[in-house]
Amino acid sequence: MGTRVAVAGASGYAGGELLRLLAGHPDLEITAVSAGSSAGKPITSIHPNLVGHPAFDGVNFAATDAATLGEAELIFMALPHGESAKLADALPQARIVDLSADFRLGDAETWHKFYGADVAHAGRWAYGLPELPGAKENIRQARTVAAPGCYATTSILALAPLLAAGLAEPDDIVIVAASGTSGAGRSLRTDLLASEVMGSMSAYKVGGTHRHTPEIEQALSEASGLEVTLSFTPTLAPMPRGILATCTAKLTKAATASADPGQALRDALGAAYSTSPFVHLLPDGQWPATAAVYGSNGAHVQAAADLHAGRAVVISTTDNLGKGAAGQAVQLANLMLGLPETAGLTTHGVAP
Ligand SMILES: NC(=O)C1=CN([C@@H]2O[C@H](COP(=O)(O)OP(=O)(O)OC[C@H]3O[C@@H](n4cnc5c(N)ncnc54)[C@H](OP(=O)(O)O)[C@@H]3O)[C@@H](O)[C@H]2O)C=CC1
Ligand SMILES: CC(=O)N[C@@H](CCC(=O)OP(=O)(O)O)C(=O)O
Repeated sequence: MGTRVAVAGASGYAGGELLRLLAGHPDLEITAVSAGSSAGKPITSIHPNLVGHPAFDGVNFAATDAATLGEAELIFMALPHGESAKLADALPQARIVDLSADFRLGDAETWHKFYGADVAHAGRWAYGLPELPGAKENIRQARTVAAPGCYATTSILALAPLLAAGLAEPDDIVIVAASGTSGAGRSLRTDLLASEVMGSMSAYKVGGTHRHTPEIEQALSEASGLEVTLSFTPTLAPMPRGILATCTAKLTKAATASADPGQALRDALGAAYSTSPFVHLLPDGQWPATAAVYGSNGAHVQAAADLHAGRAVVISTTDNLGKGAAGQAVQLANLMLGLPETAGLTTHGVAP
């Protein structure tokens, strides 16, 4: 018998990926699987990839309420923004890993600017990016943890080591990131129809309006002790999964003065992730590609110095449903429960 866990929002993309990972986890036992409008439907009718497991075969999604979920020792919430905060109020004792944005931002004014003036600010939980300095200890001790957004995870992993090492200017950072369509959730939207998305890349939330902008700024500022401001632009790519973030930042004087600025950037990334089981600096000259982390909890990073423009260029990639969502949530649960950090997870993507 493993530790009893529940998944709320299990009929969605992130929740479905959580079920897939939990089905193969050696130390966790799935005891409740809940949905919203899909409650009462067979789990495998929405996730046919999960056929062949006793927790799913012939089992229907339960309704999402505290009574159903409260039996679990740890609850994963893969619910839309706003719904997590409501449910968490009804589960004051439970260990929770929340995949929504409800508990990520500390500043109420910033919250209202990006999530709406009339959307209550629920407050802040431990921020669940274990690779940030000091984060693992906070996560291990926390009852409730907020898993970061997918773009946020991918971008923060690329930039935090450069800022901490004094190689990048904190007020001159530009991020342009492409995401696969599952990042938008399993919703019926006309802009996500196959015929709208296939064969086309498009930008959205342009002009600093995407809600991950303040999340990335908050995490990078706290990790570096500097006041970070940046420009973030998301784009949608015609693929089901994956994020590729292109992050550039003005090189500091210290960086340009070093004998080999490109190597200095690589050294900072290499040192930051030398013991990480999931975040990998690629060999020199090799550049991240979404396919290499597909289906995994891995993140790949690589950097170069563009001395002509005086900028650091860091590329990073994750699977938005892996290290960007469900994989990271399992990694967080492992830490909170005192299990090996890597239990039930792989860093190796499905290829080709
Ligand atoms: N997709 C991604 O790459 C990432 C997602 N996240 C976050 O994870 C969370 C889930 O995202 P995702 O899986 O993409 O979203 P989906 O839209 O695919 O799934 C949402 C889930 O929430 C359920 N749900 C919706 N409304 C309610 C409600 N009122 N009460 C109870 N359950 C409800 C849905 O049930 P039903 O369909 O049965 O109504 C479904 O199970 C979101 O907060 C998202 O921001 C974070 C990182 C990455
Ligand atoms: C492609 C796409 O639409 N992606 C989502 C990001 C999903 C995610 O990680 O973010 P949250 O948990 O903060 O919602 C978006 O841009 O809203």
